[in-house]
Amino acid sequence: MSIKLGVPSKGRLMEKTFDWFAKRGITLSRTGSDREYAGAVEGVEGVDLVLLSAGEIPRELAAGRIHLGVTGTDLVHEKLPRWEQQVEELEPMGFGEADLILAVPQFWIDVDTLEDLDAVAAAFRRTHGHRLRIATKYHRLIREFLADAGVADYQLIDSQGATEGTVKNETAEMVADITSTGETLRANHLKILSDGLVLRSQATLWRSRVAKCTSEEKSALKTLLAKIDS
Ligand SMILES: Nc1ncnc2c1ncn2[C@@H]1O[C@H](COP(=O)(O)OP(=O)(O)OP(=O)(O)O)[C@@H](O)[C@H]1O
Ligand SMILES: O=P(O)(O)OC[C@H]1O[C@H](OP(=O)(O)OP(=O)(O)O)[C@H](O)[C@@H]1O
Repeated sequence: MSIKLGVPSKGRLMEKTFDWFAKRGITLSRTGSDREYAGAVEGVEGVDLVLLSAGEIPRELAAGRIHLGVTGTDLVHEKLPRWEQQVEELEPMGFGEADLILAVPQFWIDVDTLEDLDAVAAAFRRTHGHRLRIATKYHRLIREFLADAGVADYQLIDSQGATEGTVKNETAEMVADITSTGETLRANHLKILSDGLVLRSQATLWRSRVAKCTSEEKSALKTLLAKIDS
């Protein structure tokens, strides 16, 4: 049997993950047709490549179905309760850097901080008869952050993509999403609350704390990690 290394199967993280491993003498590649999710590892024995959605890698690590995985800090913190008990952070990889933030419409000129938001949220509920809606896919992280900040009069609206568009579409009053260059926020007339940074994220190599290893697999894992460290 082999060690299973889970990496994002597409998108912005896949190529950079391949480059990161290549710099460390390990060649990861997709094999088969463009559409086939099969991969190969060269440069170290006894390691299988598993191509997965970035969002599913935390769950696969926590279930012990993969030994190592590459995905963003945001996705691990969001998807795994008490993540430290389930996975170990091995190496921040220096790409996929993005901030999870809270943003409100630019025309809310009196709202710059969480304290302002708290006041507006209470007034919003009185005026509209329902709670202010925040569109996000980061439900756990946003609930925790707002509870710590003492903001309670809101509801989360699930948005799995194009989140910044929900304000214009009037399905939410504000958003909690990842930003990198800030272009998407600007284009959608949104501004970040001055104390609205929830989490700084980047692509990271994680090790499962629960995946079982035979002695052969343990030695493959050791060789792989030594190669990465050198
Ligand atoms: N604009 C961005 N710049 C840099 N990193 C980003 C950006 N947007 C998202 N990311 C990061 O990329 C990772 C994957 O993002 P996302 O959840 O959008 O998955 P995806 O690329 O759509 O793939 P999948 O839908 O298959 O999971 C996350 O860790 C996220 O923080
Ligand atoms: O700050 P920026 O550089 O503009 O990047 C931020 C955007 O990137 C991500 O979206 P993605 O491209 O993954 O599309 P999605 O909204 O459909 O998930 C994120 O959800 C933001 O919308």
